[in-house]
Amino acid sequence: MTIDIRSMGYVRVSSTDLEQWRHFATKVLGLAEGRGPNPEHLYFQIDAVSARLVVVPGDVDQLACTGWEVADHRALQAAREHLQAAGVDFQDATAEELADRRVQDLVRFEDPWGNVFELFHGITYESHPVVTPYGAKFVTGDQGMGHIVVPVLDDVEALRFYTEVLGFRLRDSMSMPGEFVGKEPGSKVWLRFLGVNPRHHSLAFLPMPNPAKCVHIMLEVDSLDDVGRALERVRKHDAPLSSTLGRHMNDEMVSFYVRSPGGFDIEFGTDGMEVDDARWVARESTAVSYWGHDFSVGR
Ligand SMILES: Cc1ccc(O)c(O)c1CC[C@@H]1C(=O)CC[C@]2(C)C(=O)CC[C@@H]12
Ligand SMILES: [Fe+2]
Repeated sequence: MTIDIRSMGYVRVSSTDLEQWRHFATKVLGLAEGRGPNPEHLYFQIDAVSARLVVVPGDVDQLACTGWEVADHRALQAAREHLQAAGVDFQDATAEELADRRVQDLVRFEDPWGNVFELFHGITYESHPVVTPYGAKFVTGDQGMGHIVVPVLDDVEALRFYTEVLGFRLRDSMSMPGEFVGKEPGSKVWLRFLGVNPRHHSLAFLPMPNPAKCVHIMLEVDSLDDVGRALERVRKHDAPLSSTLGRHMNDEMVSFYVRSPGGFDIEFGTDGMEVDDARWVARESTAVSYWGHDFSVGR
């Protein structure tokens, strides 16, 4: 028995400059700006869900938390019992917190490295179809909002925590030289890719500290042309490109990476693989990508 997370539902970001985020989210990424209860917050839509990305004013530019969807109130109650049994402290939300996320109920907790997770049910959908600024259609539904890569400090404990406590399933692993994350030369560390639905990975972790509390968030569109158009907007607005276009080996996603005002990257991709848990077996990838993904452009 573990927690039955169905998808990544939302992301909240703390920002010292909301106008910069508004510009980046609408003009570069092409997200639709929506409305919400707090006039000081920015709410962005990529589909009928009322608020997938919420940016809130703060003293720092970093990820605030991610929201993970469970089926209903009974699944959330089961999650509370499971967290308690696993010795993970959690809090319930205030009415104001629920209203800002447009969810019926949630619990909040931290992983062992201070990454903030919220488990929720009952997010609201808008009755009108979303119209994004450049007409891109984002791939969501059963696959959720996209994926996130979070920083951890211990790849062994992270695999245990996310699979045994949170119920993520291992889909792929990739080793990296320890030097890359400041460990002894000759050692290796593991990047793990975990899923909860047909999206190849919804959560991955990199064993390296990160002041933005996030390595990247991936958003997927349904056509390569929309990735190409987004890349042109990155150039037009001089947004910092972190990696060139490429196709990943593990999920076969064609994507590029751009630095967001949050200090972490947004991976903007298309053509990601869907997997079936009944048939999928975890793999080990021997390369980041089949082609492209030159991260040296961002260093
Ligand atoms: C390897 C990989 C497979 C699928 C993905 O969606 C994906 O984002 C990645 C890349 C993960 C990772 C990263 O995000 C930060 C910079 C990293 C550590 C590299 O320099 C190589 C792999 C990269
Ligand atoms: Fe990614």
